[in-house]
Amino acid sequence: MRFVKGHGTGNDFVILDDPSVELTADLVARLCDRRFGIGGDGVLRVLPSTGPAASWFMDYWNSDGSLSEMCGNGIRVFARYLESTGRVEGDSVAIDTRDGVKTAHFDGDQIRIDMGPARHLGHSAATLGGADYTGRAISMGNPHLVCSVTDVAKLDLSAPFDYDRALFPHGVNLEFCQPDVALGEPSAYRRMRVIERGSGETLSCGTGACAVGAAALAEAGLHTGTVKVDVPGGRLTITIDESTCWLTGPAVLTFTGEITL
Ligand SMILES: N[C@@H](CCC[C@H](N)C(=O)O)C(=O)O
Repeated sequence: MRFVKGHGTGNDFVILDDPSVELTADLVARLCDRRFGIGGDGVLRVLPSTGPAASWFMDYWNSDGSLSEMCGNGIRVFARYLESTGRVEGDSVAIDTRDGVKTAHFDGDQIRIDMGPARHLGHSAATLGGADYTGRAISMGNPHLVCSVTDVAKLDLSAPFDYDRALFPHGVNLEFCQPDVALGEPSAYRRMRVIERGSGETLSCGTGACAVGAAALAEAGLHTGTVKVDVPGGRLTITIDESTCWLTGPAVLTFTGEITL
């Protein structure tokens, strides 16, 4: 099976471009295994869209073989792959996802995605390694809980964690963030680390950064604005306007290969 590898701020994906490959949870987990497979936080399979508003469907899988509605870093990498294979005309492309059609806009090494609005679902709580955290539940099509802490670097994200299973019956992506006051305006910069549903700790999560941006603005009593979110793998920029949430960041294709199954 031929594949391409790519990443967005260190959140890495195996890209498959053969619709005849029968993907199963087991195969995805094998491909994503960093020792016995190719390695990745997830798989992006390129499929034709069945709807009228986009030509391509991003079939996203987490590294454990589970599906998600949306992946913000993945869709930029997917857009970069479509561009690299000559499937983009002009400077934007519409991409179908399980959360509906999103548009990617190309701007040099950055790709800007219209992610749709962040939906605030109220407050909730989580535990990590026996400590309690409270946060804001936010949907970006997929579920997030954003908890503010004083120092993200001190957290052990490999510790056991739990969350409100009634509010998040299908699991949750758990973001921890702190205002980066050293950089200036407290509502404008956040440092973030994440435990992703279905992938564990990753170097970045695009939908998670959108949720962090929305939470930072809400905490400051703002409805619109821009928040820079620094993740272990780089920087994402979140802009929330009256109608939508924009996610901007890099997307890089790193290598191609062939794997024998
Ligand atoms: N890394 C992604 C999010 C991938 C899906 C997530 N793990 C979930 O299950 O919802 C991103 O960049 O948004």
